[in-house]
Amino acid sequence: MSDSQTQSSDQSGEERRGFEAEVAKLLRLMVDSVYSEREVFLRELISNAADACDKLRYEALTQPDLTRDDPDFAITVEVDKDAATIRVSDNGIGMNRTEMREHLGTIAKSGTEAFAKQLTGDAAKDVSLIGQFGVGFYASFMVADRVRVISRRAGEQAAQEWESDGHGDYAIRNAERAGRGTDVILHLKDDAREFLDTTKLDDIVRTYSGHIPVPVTIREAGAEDAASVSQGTALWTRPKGDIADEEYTEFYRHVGGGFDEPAWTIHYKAEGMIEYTVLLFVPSMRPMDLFDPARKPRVKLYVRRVYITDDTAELLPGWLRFLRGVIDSEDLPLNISREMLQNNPVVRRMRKAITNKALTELERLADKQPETFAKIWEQFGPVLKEGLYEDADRREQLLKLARFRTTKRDGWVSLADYVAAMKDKQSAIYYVTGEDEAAVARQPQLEGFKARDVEVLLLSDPVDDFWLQVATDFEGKPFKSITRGGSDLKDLGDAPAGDDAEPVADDKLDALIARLKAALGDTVTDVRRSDRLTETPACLVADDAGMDLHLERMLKAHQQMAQAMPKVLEINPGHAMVRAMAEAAGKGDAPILEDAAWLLFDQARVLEGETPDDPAAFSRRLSRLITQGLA
Ligand SMILES: Nc1ncnc2c1ncn2[C@@H]1O[C@H](COP(=O)(O)OP(=O)(O)OP(=O)(O)O)[C@@H](O)[C@H]1O
Repeated sequence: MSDSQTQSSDQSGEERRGFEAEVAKLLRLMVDSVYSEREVFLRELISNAADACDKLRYEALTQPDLTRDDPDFAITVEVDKDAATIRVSDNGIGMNRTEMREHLGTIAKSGTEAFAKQLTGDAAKDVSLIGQFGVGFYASFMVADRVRVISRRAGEQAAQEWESDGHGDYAIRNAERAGRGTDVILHLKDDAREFLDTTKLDDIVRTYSGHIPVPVTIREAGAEDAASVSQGTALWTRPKGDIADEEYTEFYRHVGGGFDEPAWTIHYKAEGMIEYTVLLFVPSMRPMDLFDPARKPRVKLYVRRVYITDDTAELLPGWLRFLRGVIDSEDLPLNISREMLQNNPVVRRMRKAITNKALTELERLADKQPETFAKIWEQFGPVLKEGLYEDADRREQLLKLARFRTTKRDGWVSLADYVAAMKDKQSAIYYVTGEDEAAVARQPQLEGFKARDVEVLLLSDPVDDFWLQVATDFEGKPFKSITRGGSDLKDLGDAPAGDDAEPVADDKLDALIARLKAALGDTVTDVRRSDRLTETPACLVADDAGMDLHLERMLKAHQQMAQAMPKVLEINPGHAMVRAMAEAAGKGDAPILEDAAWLLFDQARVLEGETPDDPAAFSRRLSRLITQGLA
């Protein structure tokens, strides 16, 4: 909390507090912004009002007294042209003093926090971020130079008023309110008087908030009649054919907190033993919390139109957590507590059925609209691939859905496509993993595969190393890392030589290998001839039984492994350096050969993105060889 708080002891109970630093930063942007779509302030306020109604509806399930005097939820937007104010009122859960401090002076939601962190201070750039993140309640300050919030928590008698001009601090004082709920009163800036026009407000509400599950009316202060803008019919209860794309988009933004267009919508009603309606969206952009360690799905659970919770880890697996939307059950008891979800057999069956449905819908999409599916895969493939690791029952289905970058084709390639294009004698699905696409594509171990026109999957998501530990094959074709074990490349034909010269003869190569083994000792488990290389003199590979190189690097980086295991050094008999070394080895015990052996090994490490084990020795050897070469 801020240290700028002052508290008065008089009847007003007034306290002043400074905004949290991040909020202050955000507010400066709001106050000065020239954001062209500032009308979104109304969407944010109505969205908050609807959430407040949903929350109270849930609390009233166990405490019916909370809503007995005023059972029908409603949101009203009232315009006062003389005072130049807009008042957004709801009879939802309301806020007490503590909640006001917590929610209206700090940053409540992670998206807004991420937004505040990205602010650069360059107004033009920052303003363009508003649309991407949404800033909730604080959006009010785009159109108002003074904002008041009068609120009374359901079940409590005291009301209080929060007030701020958006500069530095806010005040909270005692107030009166006839019943529970919240009024947000915006004193409009001079340049925002256009929003006093009820027709315009009507338009905005229809565009952005027509399908929240609470009715909204608009009226002028003092006027008798009020225009009802939305009936509060929950969108998901309407037949699919009657819903326009824009309506889905608008609802997605309310329910999912995103500001993009949904990339794909799944809307259906399950009937039979258990009944429920599902309206799920695949976002087109990655939600901010996608890679949070908690990996929580953020779908909203309703029971017969009553909002229950968005803590829905029970309803969807973590690897579908990118989905946003609503699941509305007809069978669950209304008083189901969040804890009870955990062991509920209906919930378990819903989870299974909804997961299956989501997968079959994605399969259908991949088949019928491959481009749309590719965009989804681009964003959420790394999350879906977690399912390959976690969900053995759906592994096969997910493998069919998975798409990969490869050495031979642009765009995304399915395993079925890969297998169809395999070489005659090729028996395995080859892959290589690494930190990022560029690092993967420059692995020297790829050379022999490229030279023989053998396709290799290029994998660069951290999850790849893990699912490959458990997924052994696709349709009987084993997955095989090109940086582990023997390469079997000989079976797939000869590679064109790296240059015109003949490769080193076998006996000479054997002599060199013996020298290298002697020089490198326990640092390597073996030295052998490579089929994998055409341009690089040497590379490292893991033993058949060993851990794949990239996985080992990752585990080491995360302190899961103290020390790297020794590797096999493979050398390229067609490379000039190896030829020269074989010549030197043939001429007897040239001391230079010891230096060259270590440099060959250190080069291979560098190509793996590692540093030489002993940089000082590396530098001495390199200097000696360069000096000799130049002499
Ligand atoms: N009308 C309201 N009634 C009750 N509480 C409210 C109301 N408006 C805002 N709040 C409280 O203030 C908090 C902050 O609101 P804000 O709009 O900044 O973020 P948010 O609503 O949490 O995020 P989002 O807008 O994505 O739902 C809310 O979480 C809620 O607790």
